[in-house]
Amino acid sequence: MTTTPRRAAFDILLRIEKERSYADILLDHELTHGTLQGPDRGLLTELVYGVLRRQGTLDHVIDQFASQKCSRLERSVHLLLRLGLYQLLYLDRIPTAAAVHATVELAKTLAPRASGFINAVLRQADRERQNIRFPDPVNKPAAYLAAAWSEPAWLTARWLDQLGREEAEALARAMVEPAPFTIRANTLRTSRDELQARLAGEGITATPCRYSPDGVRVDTPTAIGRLASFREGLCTVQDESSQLAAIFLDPKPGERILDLCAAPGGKSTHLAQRMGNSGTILACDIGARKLRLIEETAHRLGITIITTRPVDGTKPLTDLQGERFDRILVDAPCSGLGVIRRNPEGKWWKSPADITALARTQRAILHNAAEILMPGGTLLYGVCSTDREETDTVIEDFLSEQGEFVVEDLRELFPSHRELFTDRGFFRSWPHRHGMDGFFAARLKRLS
Ligand SMILES: C[S@@+](CC[C@H](N)C(=O)[O-])C[C@H]1O[C@@H](n2cnc3c(N)ncnc32)[C@H](O)[C@@H]1O
Repeated sequence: MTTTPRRAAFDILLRIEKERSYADILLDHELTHGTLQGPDRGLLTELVYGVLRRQGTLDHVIDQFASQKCSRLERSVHLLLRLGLYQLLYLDRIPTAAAVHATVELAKTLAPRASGFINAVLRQADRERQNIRFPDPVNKPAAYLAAAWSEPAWLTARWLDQLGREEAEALARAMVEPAPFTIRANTLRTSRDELQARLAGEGITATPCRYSPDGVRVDTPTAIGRLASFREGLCTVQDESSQLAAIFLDPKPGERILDLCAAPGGKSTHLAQRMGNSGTILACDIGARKLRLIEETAHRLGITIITTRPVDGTKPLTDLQGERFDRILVDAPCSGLGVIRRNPEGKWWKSPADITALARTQRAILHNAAEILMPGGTLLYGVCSTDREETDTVIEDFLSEQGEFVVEDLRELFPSHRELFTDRGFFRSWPHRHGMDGFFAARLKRLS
């Protein structure tokens, strides 16, 4: 059946609301199996991600101009208003009249009784766009950031606490922008320079990453899976911050490595690369079905030293007790608050209680991993979150209970990357400071 980009965006946004489905999976399905062609495909992606990113601000504006608050609107009416307003306020290339007309036409099918109301709210928002009011930035900074930069207010309150007013706003601004698209050269098969040249031959402009020696930022929008260089295993997709986990764990050829939360395998395969495909990596994950993804990527990249095993890292690792590891990576399950540019729906689903529950899981996994690390061995704990409760606090609690572990100060080990490290020697990247996803890693050494 044929569709339009706005109708397809509405259907996807509705499923995200109703079923908590992921935007990237739904979009991928629509773009692969649907009928949209040419620029309509780009518009669909823009509408879905744009509305999810700006949802907080859009709702703030709706509350100001509609006779009913968002919380009282029917879901379909609410989504149509978000879609229409997003085009009005953020898509310069769509004329106002077209944005209003297309939304009202869609409403005639999806919410016929409300089409007049939607028309009125959109027209008023357009007339009053210069007069949109926001909470006072000085007296109500968390509410201001939440409304102006579309984040949940509990999250902006945490950012303010951690970063102060000015930086919290810089972070909030960065978090509503699209994330860069970064890939990793498979150094078992090519070098970063050769990969860049190869990409250029495929019409793709790319720039070397600043901090990861294996990273390349792709500047030309592209479906990477269709490129011959990707299919030939010359590269894989991975944000620069994630690439730095393997760099900072720094495994050596011949070593025995455990990656305890490994799926879909971005870091396991990078570790294998850094080891020259020599040694062994045991890649575990609680999601047994996801282990296949690690195996598929390893196969595409020509990696042979990874074996996979389903493991729940929160349970005592009795199966692994006999096997001591030289290095362990704990890339723990987390809130993902560092990657909300990529998965903007996630920020609307999380709560402070979720973070506390995740921190409990993170602690349990870390303690279990510590038991099976060789004396003198190295452990890297990482999360794609910058929130203190999942990062410093987990590590400080761990250190207070595990006397035989010490922090290895990353500032001393990687002085050229100094600006990425905290004054405890941990790695913490920020989108607004470093252009990368928000990520945290602490490197620990077992003394005895
Ligand atoms: C941040 S992701 C790991 C990403 C992976 N390291 C990579 O670079 O591709 C966290 C992983 O932890 C896994 N996980 C969640 N709870 C777990 C548990 N109790 N034990 C082991 N793995 C778990 C999830 O299935 C998820 O794949």
